[in-house]
Amino acid sequence: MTDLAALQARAMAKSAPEADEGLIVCDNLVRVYRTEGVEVQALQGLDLTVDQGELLAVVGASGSGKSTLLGILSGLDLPTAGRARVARHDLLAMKRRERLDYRRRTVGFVWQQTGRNLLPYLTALENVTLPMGYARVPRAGRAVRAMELLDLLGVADCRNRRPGELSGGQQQRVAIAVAGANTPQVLFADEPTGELDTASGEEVFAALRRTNAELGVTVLIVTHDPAVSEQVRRTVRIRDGRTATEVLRPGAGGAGSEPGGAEEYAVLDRAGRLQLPREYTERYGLHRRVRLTAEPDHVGVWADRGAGQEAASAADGPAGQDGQDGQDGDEG
Ligand SMILES: Nc1ncnc2c1ncn2[C@@H]1O[C@H](COP(=O)(O)OP(=O)(O)OP(=O)(O)O)[C@@H](O)[C@H]1O
Repeated sequence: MTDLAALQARAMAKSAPEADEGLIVCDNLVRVYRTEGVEVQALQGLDLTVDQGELLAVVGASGSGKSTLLGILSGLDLPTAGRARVARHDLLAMKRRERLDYRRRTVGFVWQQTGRNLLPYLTALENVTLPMGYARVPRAGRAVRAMELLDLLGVADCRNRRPGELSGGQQQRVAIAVAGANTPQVLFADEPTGELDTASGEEVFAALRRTNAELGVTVLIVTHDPAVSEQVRRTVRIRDGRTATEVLRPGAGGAGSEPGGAEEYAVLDRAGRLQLPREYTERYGLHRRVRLTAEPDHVGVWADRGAGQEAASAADGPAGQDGQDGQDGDEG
């Protein structure tokens, strides 16, 4: 094999999907908006992997890129660069027809504004059966499936009412039924409890949980609501258009379960890059480069000696002693 062929083969092997790749994979995702000559980098190399069957929350300050990510994953928007795959669909390469099909069958969405989810002149039942028509579900089975969904989500009694005759929480639960009508693989929810009081928010979150647990739908919720983000097993925090940290709560998950033992993790991308939280880099004076030490069971991350001494004298803290400002990574 020539050198060039060997390089190409290596590049192909690198870009080929791995066997154990998740249901959602974002690799170095970039989205730049250009308006009137001004560029905004909404996503700046975001990495995210979500496994089939997960229920996770995505959090982050306003403007961090959450809605941009959701727009891309739901097939409404196109990234500028990077890689995004959902259920084997390459979101950058999809043609118009595949994109339409993807949006009708593979994914479902629930938006914050209740009015955006439901058609006001249709009843709850009609709203749920409507998308089944787009996906050519046989007419005979539509109403039965819709009733099953409304029943599962606790709004069967609302079937003959129009959205204007429902509370905000009931509207959102009907919206989840609409999103689940064509048995999608993933359901995206953007601030689904944002406009609701605490009790209604809890009911809507319980409905999303049920959709995940009983229908096996992978659920990704963008939220500012701690009642949601602190009750799921995995919360991904986005900062400045990148995945910053993840919090895992092994104890959380089932209805009524106690979330316990929350642990914060840094995200390691597919190229092995690690982004340290800003509070660590500031606390230990980590700038420009760090020294790594391979320990038997972890990797040590140390400030560069020269830079460390400057930081140590500036910080005058215990971590700066002997220029050995350090922090231990938790990679094994
Ligand atoms: N259509 C657009 N044109 C130009 N800039 C945009 C557009 N949409 C979003 N942005 C910018 O991209 C950045 C990320 O916005 P995005 O809406 O994704 O953030 P967010 O985390 O969802 O915020 P919020 O929590 O307030 O909804 C922001 O700086 C925003 O101003």
